[in-house]
Amino acid sequence: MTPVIDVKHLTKTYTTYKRGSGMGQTVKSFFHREKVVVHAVNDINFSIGQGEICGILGPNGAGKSTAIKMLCGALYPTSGDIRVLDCSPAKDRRRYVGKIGAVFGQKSQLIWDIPPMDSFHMNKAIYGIAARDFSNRLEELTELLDIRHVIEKPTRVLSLGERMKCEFVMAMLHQPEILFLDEPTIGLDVIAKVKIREFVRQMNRKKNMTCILTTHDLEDVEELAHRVIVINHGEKVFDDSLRRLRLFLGDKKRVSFTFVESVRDTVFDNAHTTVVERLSDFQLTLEVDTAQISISDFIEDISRKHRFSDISVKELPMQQVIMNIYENGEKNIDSTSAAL
Ligand SMILES: Nc1ncnc2c1ncn2[C@@H]1O[C@H](COP(=O)(O)OP(=O)(O)OP(=O)(O)O)[C@@H](O)[C@H]1O
Repeated sequence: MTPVIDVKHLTKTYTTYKRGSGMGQTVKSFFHREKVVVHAVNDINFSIGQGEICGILGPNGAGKSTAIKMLCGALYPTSGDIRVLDCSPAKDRRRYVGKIGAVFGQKSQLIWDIPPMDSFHMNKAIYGIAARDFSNRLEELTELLDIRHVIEKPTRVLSLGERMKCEFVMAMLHQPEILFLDEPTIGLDVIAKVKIREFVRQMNRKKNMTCILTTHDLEDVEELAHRVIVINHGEKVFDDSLRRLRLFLGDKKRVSFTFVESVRDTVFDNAHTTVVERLSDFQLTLEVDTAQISISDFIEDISRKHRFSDISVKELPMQQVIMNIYENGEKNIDSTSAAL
């Protein structure tokens, strides 16, 4: 796959100065200021192919927003090189902005006091979108996101979900080849999240649009991303498929049972099974190491000993996988992902 994004030794260091509080400290800071250096992104390398959806994950302060801002061209790197669609984002801004779209959950591109429709017209003029293309795309996007009825109302009266959907239209009208999403579903209810994820999936499928997504919502990643890059303390600590990210903790599944009789005194823990949750004397969830026992053998074994009325089998929650990665530190992960 030809890379559309190629990042080499990307580094961003912020330098700020400490200022104490109070009059004395303020006056003192005129003469002497203590320098604070933050290595927000530290020597990161990756490339992303056309049509890929890549999730960037990491704990608070890991450097995700800094990385995405550099990829969008909003921030200059301290060192390293970024090539996106044959452009240097920060240097070739004019050429570059027509090729990309961006939705930042915490920052609006819409103008607060006018309806989104007027902001859309503003983008039509900025990007020089032909009238027919504009109306066709607007029709398609508003239909997909189900927001025809809201685009004429002033932005300030829209709900968060409605506004975010309008942000997507704003970012997509000029048909970008790459879409950058920074926390696009933050604060949204489940229905709006589902709609937005479906929209991104469709744009990716229909238009082969590449998408880079930072999020704290692991469901966004599970639902959308083909690939995951995990950043911690500014460094890349994992870069592979979601499946491999799961394998990091071993090939495990969670099986929840509702038993017909009480299993309060039954011991389920053994070499391949651990009890992870007991909701009642009848309901519990077991974690099964499927590298040691197949899921069908496991269920057969349980059903021979206990009668149950309900069962569900799920993948290991992503939250747990990610927490494990953050806690283990980079060296551990590097060796594990190499071994997978
Ligand atoms: N303009 C700035 N000046 C100084 N330090 C900054 C600036 N912007 C970010 N930082 C610092 O850089 C580090 C990385 O911040 P960044 O916002 O990229 O993290 P993040 O992974 O997006 O975090 P979050 O998930 O909390 O949004 C943090 O320690 C942050 O305090």
